[in-house]
Amino acid sequence: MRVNEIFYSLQGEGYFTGTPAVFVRFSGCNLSCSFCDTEHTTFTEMSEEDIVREVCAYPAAHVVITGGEPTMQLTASLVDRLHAVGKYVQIETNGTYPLPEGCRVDWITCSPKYRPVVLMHIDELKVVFQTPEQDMSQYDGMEAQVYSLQPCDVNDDRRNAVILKDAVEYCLSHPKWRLSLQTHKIINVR
Ligand SMILES: C[S@@+](CC[C@H](N)C(=O)[O-])C[C@H]1O[C@@H](n2cnc3c(N)ncnc32)[C@H](O)[C@@H]1O
Ligand SMILES: Nc1nc2[nH]cc(C(=O)O)c2c(=O)[nH]1
Ligand code: SF4
Ligand SMILES: [Mg+2]
Repeated sequence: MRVNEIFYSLQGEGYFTGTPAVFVRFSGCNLSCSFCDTEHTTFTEMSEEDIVREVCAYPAAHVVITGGEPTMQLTASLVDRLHAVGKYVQIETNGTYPLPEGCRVDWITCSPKYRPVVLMHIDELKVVFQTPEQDMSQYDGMEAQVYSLQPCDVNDDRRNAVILKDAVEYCLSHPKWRLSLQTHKIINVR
């Protein structure tokens, strides 16, 4: 498997914000979002056993599989191996690929982009909020337990402040949505 990085931090985003977690970032993506905040092209080849061994070097039970787009490489057997050592597996995905047959991820966070979502079931819908003009009605038919609105980080403090204010206003007037801050950037951890 092509692994960009494995690191230990706090889940910075969404429903599990603040939870200590081991991040497995797979390399490569089928999309190239203009705002993407992640370098995911470099990689080390690792076996499933290598990945589980490195994950187990950290004390947390929570594992976040991300990327890049992790569904391009994820296997049911990697998830089974993580479960076998007692881990809880969350995935961060753009939703454009199905999960592999028989893959029993514990929590699916889907952050749709400019391509249709093909997943039949998700736990959390995490929308990147850029402007009040964006079409939010496209998510009306998507069922989830949690609806998270995440202000887009555009690396311009004044613009970020406007996006944040607009996102807060959107949540207040559409209370199905809750604000998801990228808290790792605020507290300066990975
Ligand atoms: C780097 S992506 C990797 C997983 C997957 N490819 C996806 O897009 O969901 C991880 C999360 O970061 C979010 N994200 C990426 N760039 C962002 C930015 N500039 N501001 C806010 N969220 C961002 C994505 O929407 C996604 O929820
Ligand atoms: N701390 C921290 N939390 C995160 N939650 C999702 C992330 C991601 O890049 O998928 C991420 C990340 O890169 N760092
Ligand atoms: S889908 Fe995710 S990883 Fe891929 S470019 Fe977009 S934000 Fe980045
Ligand atoms: Mg990130």
